Amino acid sequence: MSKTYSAAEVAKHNNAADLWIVYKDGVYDITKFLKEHPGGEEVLLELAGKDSTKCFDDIGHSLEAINLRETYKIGTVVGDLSGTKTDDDNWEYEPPKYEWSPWLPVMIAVGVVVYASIFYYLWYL
Ligand code: HEM
Repeated sequence: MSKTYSAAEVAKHNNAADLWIVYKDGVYDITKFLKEHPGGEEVLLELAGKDSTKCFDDIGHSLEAINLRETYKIGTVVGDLSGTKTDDDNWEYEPPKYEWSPWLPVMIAVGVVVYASIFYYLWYL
């Protein structure tokens, strides 16, 4: 028989070193998977110790991802789940932001100088 946990017990495992999530009534210990998650660590850390059902389904995870998830199942959650629920209406997937490197102007300047030097040597020598 699979092990059962209360929502309060699940909620204690809420950090990168010890990370459980709930999906439907299943409890998943994904501590080891955190760094490997193709969707990044941040989304999982935000849901640590909480219900991830809506987020997981909204992404449209592949069958492979669903099967992988099941390999991390450690039991089921029983009793009052309200402590694990996330505020679904406020949840939104934000793609990672890409910022310009502060070195970009320097790299452009170096590129221009190199290009100008090559042009100068080919033309005048
Ligand atoms: C045990 C739990 C989970 C497993 C095993 C898992 C696994 C995976 C895998 C294998 C992928 C690659 C794409 C695919 O095959 O569908 C993926 C992508 C992703 N996952 Fe998860 N995931 C889990 C939970 C979650 C949760 C709770 C969220 C909540 C937001 C999430 C958000 C994402 C995102 C944003 C991507 C990237 C999608 C993209 O770039 O198109 N994952 N996940």
